Amino acid sequence: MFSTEFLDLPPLLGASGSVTLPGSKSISNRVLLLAALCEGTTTIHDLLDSDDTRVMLAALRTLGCGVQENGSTVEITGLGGRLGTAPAKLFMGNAGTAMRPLTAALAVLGGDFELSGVPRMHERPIGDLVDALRQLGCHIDYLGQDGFPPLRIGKPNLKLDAPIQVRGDVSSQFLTALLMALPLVATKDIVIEVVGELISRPYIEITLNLLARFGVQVRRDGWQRFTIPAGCKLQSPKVLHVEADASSASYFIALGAISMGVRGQNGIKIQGVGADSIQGDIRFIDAAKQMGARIESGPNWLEVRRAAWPLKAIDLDCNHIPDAAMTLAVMALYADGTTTLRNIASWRVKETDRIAAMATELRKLGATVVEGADFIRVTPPTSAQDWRAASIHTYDDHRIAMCFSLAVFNPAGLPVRIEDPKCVAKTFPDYFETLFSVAQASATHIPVVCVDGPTASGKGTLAAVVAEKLGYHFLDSGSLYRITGLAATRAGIALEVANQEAIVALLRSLPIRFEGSHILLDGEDVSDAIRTEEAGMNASRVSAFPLVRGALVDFQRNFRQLPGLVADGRDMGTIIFPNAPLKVFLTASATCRAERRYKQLISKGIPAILADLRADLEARDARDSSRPVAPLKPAEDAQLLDNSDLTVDSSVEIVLDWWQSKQPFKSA
Ligand SMILES: O=C(O)C1=C[C@@H](OP(=O)(O)O)[C@@H](O)[C@H](O)C1
Ligand SMILES: C=C(OP(=O)(O)O)C(=O)O
Repeated sequence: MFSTEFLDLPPLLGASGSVTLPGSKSISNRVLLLAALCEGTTTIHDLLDSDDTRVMLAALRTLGCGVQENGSTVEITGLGGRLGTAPAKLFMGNAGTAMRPLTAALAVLGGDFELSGVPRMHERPIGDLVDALRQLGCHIDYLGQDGFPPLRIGKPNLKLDAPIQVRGDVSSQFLTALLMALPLVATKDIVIEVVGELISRPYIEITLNLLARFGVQVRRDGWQRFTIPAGCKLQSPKVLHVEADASSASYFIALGAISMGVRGQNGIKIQGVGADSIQGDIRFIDAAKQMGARIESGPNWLEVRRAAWPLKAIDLDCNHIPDAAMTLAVMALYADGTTTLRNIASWRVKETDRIAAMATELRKLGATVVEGADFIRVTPPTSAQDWRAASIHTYDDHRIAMCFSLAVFNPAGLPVRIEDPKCVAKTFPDYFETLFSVAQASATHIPVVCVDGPTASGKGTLAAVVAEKLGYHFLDSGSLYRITGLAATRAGIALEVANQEAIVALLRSLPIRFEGSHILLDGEDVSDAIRTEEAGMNASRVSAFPLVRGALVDFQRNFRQLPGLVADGRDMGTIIFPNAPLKVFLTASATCRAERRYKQLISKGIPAILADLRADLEARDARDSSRPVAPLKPAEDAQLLDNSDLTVDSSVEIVLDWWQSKQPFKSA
């Protein structure tokens, strides 16, 4: 997951390949709750692991359920419809699928519970559900504003005779919550009547489908009247598989519809969900086809290709696919006219006011957008020149972050900045990694920040922090020379220019892997072994051999991967990435560098003499800057940074400011 302040996505050329998507949020949280409410143990395979399921699991643990996690398989040992007597405070984050159904289940079972969430959850309505539960004799108080969480739940005095009425036009989750909770107390038939037009109906179908898997057959009369049969009982199906999330699939379906194939492959294959999914959001494929995608499907898979281009503008009632429809609004940027998405009033009460948010962000990209109480109308930028590079505000809404990533195919070749990318953790923590696994950009568009400089200038530290802040890959090129020196020495090859061919042959066979800050040589962690003073001197020697440098060029260039790279070394800006958009040449006085090195060694318990260190540094500087091949010198277009009197944080800030000044994003 990218936990950076923002993530800059370079313009993409195309995408192809196969993705396996995480489990459905709607299925995961329903199945978790149903398993928790019934007797016995339920093994759930391919459960979604995200913020929304984590809050549900934490609540179930607090309530006394057995929870055994084993990768994506989770075993729930249910409460058998009985709750402990201890008061409990449950935090539901921003998960509607946890907040609403748990409220209903706890309210009918009774106890002393407080349910709260993030500030936005306290703005998301729950009054219609509370009203329905109060008709049943449940005891629920609002702890903040009437109609909204947080809530306190007490002991009910259940009255099951009269039908209960629930409004269906704000969220279908209220009806879902009642349908899942009422089997716990159905000593007689319980009738639920829906007042007003029921929205998001396919989600009710998921609920009914899963209730049936747990042994409860709800009778229904259209979308108006639902009967929980007397004497029904939730029974564990023992084992369940969660399909991949159809709403998450929408981003990859759109990706297939928008992007050209690359690497001789065509299309995006999506594993884990097929056209026969029980999730209503799978109907997104019909909308995508209408816009021009070619889609094939089989058991648990979809394959999507671009067919019509530009995409075709559509006018669609999206009430049945409220979540996936946001993806259509971004696809509309590539359409041949104006797209209208209707009947989406519920967007206004979700993670954010999604109609307003989509309108604001689409306009930043150059689109013309009209919004109404329950619709959005998107007209794409007229021509490539009308597209704008935008910093997309994401409003802590995972879907805004995910769908706007698709703007990277803009014909103007502009990058897109996604603010607060970690908001995808609500349902798809590895969304961007998954996108990058199938996306391709031209190498020149993948940004590289080069940090070159003499030994002990602090370039490794600076580069690693900058990489972390930008969410970019990190290449410590010096370590490659260190590894080469170490491996050659271990193989008994003297580090002399006459042996450079042997050293290159050895280098080609070296199994080197970077794992975070660890460097593995043939599986052995050599991170410490290559950091000794001796290893540093050996690195300096082999780095002067032209054949060795040549062999390492391609190896280093291959680190230029999406979304970007920060590379530290001595010739990153001059030789390896001459077209890098930002090159920093980092220096510090010899005295200052010798002191830093001295402190470093002493703190590790390694004895050192300051004067000797300084002499070694100066000797190494002289050798590095006078070698005939790739001597150490700033690239012509490098920014010079002397950090003798700067902290690491202030150096990082300076480099990030330089980086920022090169970006085209306008955030307002
Ligand atoms: O029941 C569900 O799993 C959901 C129902 C929908 O909400 P509304 O019924 O509020 O539209 C949907 O937007 C949400 O992401 C999940
Ligand atoms: C509306 C959404 O979430 P929730 O389940 O919290 O309602 C969503 O995932 O788009």
